[in-house]
Amino acid sequence: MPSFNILVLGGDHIGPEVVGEAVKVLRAAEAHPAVSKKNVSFNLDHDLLGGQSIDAHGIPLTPEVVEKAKKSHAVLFGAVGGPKWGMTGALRPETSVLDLRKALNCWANIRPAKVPSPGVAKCSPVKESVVSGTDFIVLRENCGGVYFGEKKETPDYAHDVWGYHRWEIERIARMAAYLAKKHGGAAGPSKITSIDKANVLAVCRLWRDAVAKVHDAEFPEIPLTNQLSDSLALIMVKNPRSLNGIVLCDNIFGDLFSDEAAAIIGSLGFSPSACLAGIPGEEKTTGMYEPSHGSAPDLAPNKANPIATIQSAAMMLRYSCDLDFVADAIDEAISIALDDKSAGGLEIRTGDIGGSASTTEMGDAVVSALKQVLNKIKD
Ligand SMILES: NC(=O)c1ccc[n+]([C@@H]2O[C@H](COP(=O)([O-])OP(=O)(O)OC[C@H]3O[C@@H](n4cnc5c(N)ncnc54)[C@H](O)[C@@H]3O)[C@@H](O)[C@H]2O)c1
Ligand SMILES: CC(C)[C@H](C(=O)O)[C@@H](O)C(=O)O
Ligand SMILES: [Mg+2]
Repeated sequence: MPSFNILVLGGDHIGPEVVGEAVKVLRAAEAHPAVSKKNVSFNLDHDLLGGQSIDAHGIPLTPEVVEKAKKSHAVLFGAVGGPKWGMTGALRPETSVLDLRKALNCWANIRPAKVPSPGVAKCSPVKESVVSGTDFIVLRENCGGVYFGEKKETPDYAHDVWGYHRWEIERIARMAAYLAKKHGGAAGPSKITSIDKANVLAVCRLWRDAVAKVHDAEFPEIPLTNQLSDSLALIMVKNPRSLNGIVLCDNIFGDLFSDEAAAIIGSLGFSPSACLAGIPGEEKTTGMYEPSHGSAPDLAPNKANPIATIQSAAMMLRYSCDLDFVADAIDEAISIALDDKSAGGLEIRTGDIGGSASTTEMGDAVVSALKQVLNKIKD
């Protein structure tokens, strides 16, 4: 009987709200006969992270949460941070995210950029004709680079060392190759665009060299191009479709370009992510699944878009639970929930994409569409 232990960490502000909707969708899937007849069950354990953990335990991430996470099949996480705790003091909610990624050795962060339903392409700030058909993945190195380099902080001088070992770059390049093959499907592997600032930074010259060597030796059939980070910022807005495939980034570039990609597809509320410790199928360690967005403390309660977190839960089913058919059903349900009524959709949209639906109404719409989708499954 496939039973999955999932640690649910809502976090702060909109975190628990959006995670609550993802849990609602998981529970609806679990209860549906198409899934329950396969005896799938999710054992959910809830705990605190970030500001909530500071308030309860005095630290943003407790050793107990780390231990629970390591023993789980997956962690479903919302977002942390907010003005109550600040982001410059010694105790910062945000360190919990980095420390948990590191503790789980989740070195690959997969952040897809795709409009989740044809009806919402018009919600993008970019012209619909430019954004339609955009389908790339920002693959972000997640446990190294400037985030984790040696740090010095004094009142008048500070630095964060941006360093990489060749092996750290090689393993993320291999993940890019894995994703390029998956993304391209029967048509053959999609291209990889590797991002650096090799014209200025030594760390980026190593990045470019390590990616090229592992490419030439192990997957020369996959098209690979290098793109400087500044011109990538331009291309992503002007012609995002031209990036379709895998956009391979180090940690800081991946942080920046995943937010830019989210804006282009219409909202941070459409940008899910999976943080993995190995190539899916080859290694089974705890994955961490989280929207790319933050805790959005500027939003009133029940106004956030939960789609990115629901999509992250679908990625969890795909990568940590081998439940691709349920993940596919959730993705289709999201598309139906968002799509125009004239196209057969439910046309439920939150404020970030020009609608007025609440977080819970958006989640309810996905649940209702999911039932329709799962009802169609025979066998
Ligand atoms: N993974 C994380 O926990 C994470 C990620 C990013 C930022 N943060 C933290 O979140 C706090 C706020 O940061 P920020 O404002 O720079 O980034 P943010 O991602 O929280 O918000 C940026 C903008 O996008 C909007 N937004 C974000 N998610 C949304 C959603 N699901 N639905 C609708 N609108 C959404 C917000 O209202 C805001 O206008 C900070 O403390 C930051 O450190 C945490
Ligand atoms: C909160 C912060 C530590 C985090 C990051 O920079 O990785 C966030 O911005 C993200 O993109 O997940
Ligand atoms: Mg970010």
